[in-house]
Amino acid sequence: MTDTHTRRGLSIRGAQRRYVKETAALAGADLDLEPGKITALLGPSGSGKSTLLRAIAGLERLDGGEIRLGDTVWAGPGRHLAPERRRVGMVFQDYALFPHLDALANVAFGLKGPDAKTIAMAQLEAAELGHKAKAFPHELSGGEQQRVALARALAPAPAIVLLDEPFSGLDRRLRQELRERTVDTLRRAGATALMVTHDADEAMAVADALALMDQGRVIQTGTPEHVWTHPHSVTAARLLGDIEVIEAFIKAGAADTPLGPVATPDFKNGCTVYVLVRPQAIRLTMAADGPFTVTRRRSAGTHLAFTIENAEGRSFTTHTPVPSTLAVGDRVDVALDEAFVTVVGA
Ligand SMILES: Nc1ncnc2c1ncn2[C@@H]1O[C@H](COP(=O)(O)OP(=O)(O)OP(=O)(O)O)[C@@H](O)[C@H]1O
Repeated sequence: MTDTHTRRGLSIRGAQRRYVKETAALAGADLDLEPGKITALLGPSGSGKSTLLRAIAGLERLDGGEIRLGDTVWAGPGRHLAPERRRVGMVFQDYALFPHLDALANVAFGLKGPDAKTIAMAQLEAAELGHKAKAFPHELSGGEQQRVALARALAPAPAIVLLDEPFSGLDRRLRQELRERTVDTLRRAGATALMVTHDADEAMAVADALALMDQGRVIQTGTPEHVWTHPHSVTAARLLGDIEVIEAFIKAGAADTPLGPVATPDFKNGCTVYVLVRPQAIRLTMAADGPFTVTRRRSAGTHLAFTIENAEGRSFTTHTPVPSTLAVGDRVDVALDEAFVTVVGA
C-alpha cells in the first residue's frame, strides 16, 4: 500500500472557522503534517481539534486560511475541494460503521472497481479479522469494530488518515493493546496520520510529532520529547502533564525560586518569569537542616510521589524513582535537574 500513498505533506495556514459570531473555533491555526508520520493533536475540550479534523476532511468550510496537500489546494480563498476528492480516511470516536453491512462490506464501502472486495479482504486480514468478514457490527466487540473502522479508513490508500479519539470508550488494557496495533498498522501502511486525543500519555506514546492546540490555534509543535521538556508556555506545559509553575524574579542572571536559583540566560535581570518544573526535576536528599519537610509519601507504580513543604508553607510534588528510604517528617535538601525545567516569559 505504501507505493500508492501520496508522499506529500499536508500544510495548514491561518485556518479560520467561526460557527457563531462571538467565538472562533479555529482562529488562525497553522499545522504541517509530515508524510508517513503520526501526529497527535492534543488540547483542552473546545480548543478546535474536531473542527480542524473536519476542515481537513472537507466536512467544514474554512472562513479564512488555506489547506493544501503538496501543491494541491484543498481549501482556500474561493476554493473548497469536495470531501470525496481529498482522499482522506477517517476513524471516528464511535467508529461509525454501517450497521446493515457486514465487516467486509464496511471495509469495501469506499472502494470502486472489480478489485474492491479483494482489497477490502486484504485489509481485514491485515487487521487479523479475516474470519469476521461476514459479521455485522453488532456481532463484533468494541475493539474489533475499531479495527474494522481503521481497515475501512486505510483501504482506499488515503493521502491522510484522521483519527478522532479512536480509543475512547475502551477499557485501559484494551485501549493500550489497540493503540499499539493501530500505530503498527498506520506505520506499515506508511500513512500520514493526525490523531486527536485528550490523553497526554497516549499522545506521547503514539506520536512522531505532537501538535498542541488551545483556543483555535496550534500553540506548539515538535517531537514528544522536545515539547515535553521545552514547552513554550504554561498552557503547553500543562497540556502534557503535571507541572509546578513558579513565578519568579530574575536577579544576577538567575530566577530566584524556593527550589533554588535557575539560570535564565534568555531573560534580563529584573524580569518576572514563570519557571516550569516537572515533578521529575526535583531531587531530594535527606538533610537534618534541609529547607523542606516531607509531608506525604505515595506510591505511583513506577515512581514515588513525595509532597514537600518549606517553612513558608510552599509545597511541591516530586516524582522519585523507587526505592527510596525517605519518609513523612524527614527533612530534605532539593536540587533541580535542569533537563526538566523550562523558563518562559510571564
Ligand atoms: N456545529 C457547531 N455549531 C456551533 N459551535 C460549534 C459547532 N461545533 C463546534 N462548535 C464550537 O467550536 C469550538 C471548538 O469545538 P471542537 O469540537 O472543534 O473542539 P474540540 O477541541 O474537538 O473539543 P472536544 O475535545 O470537547 O471534542 C467549541 O467552542 C464548540 O462549542
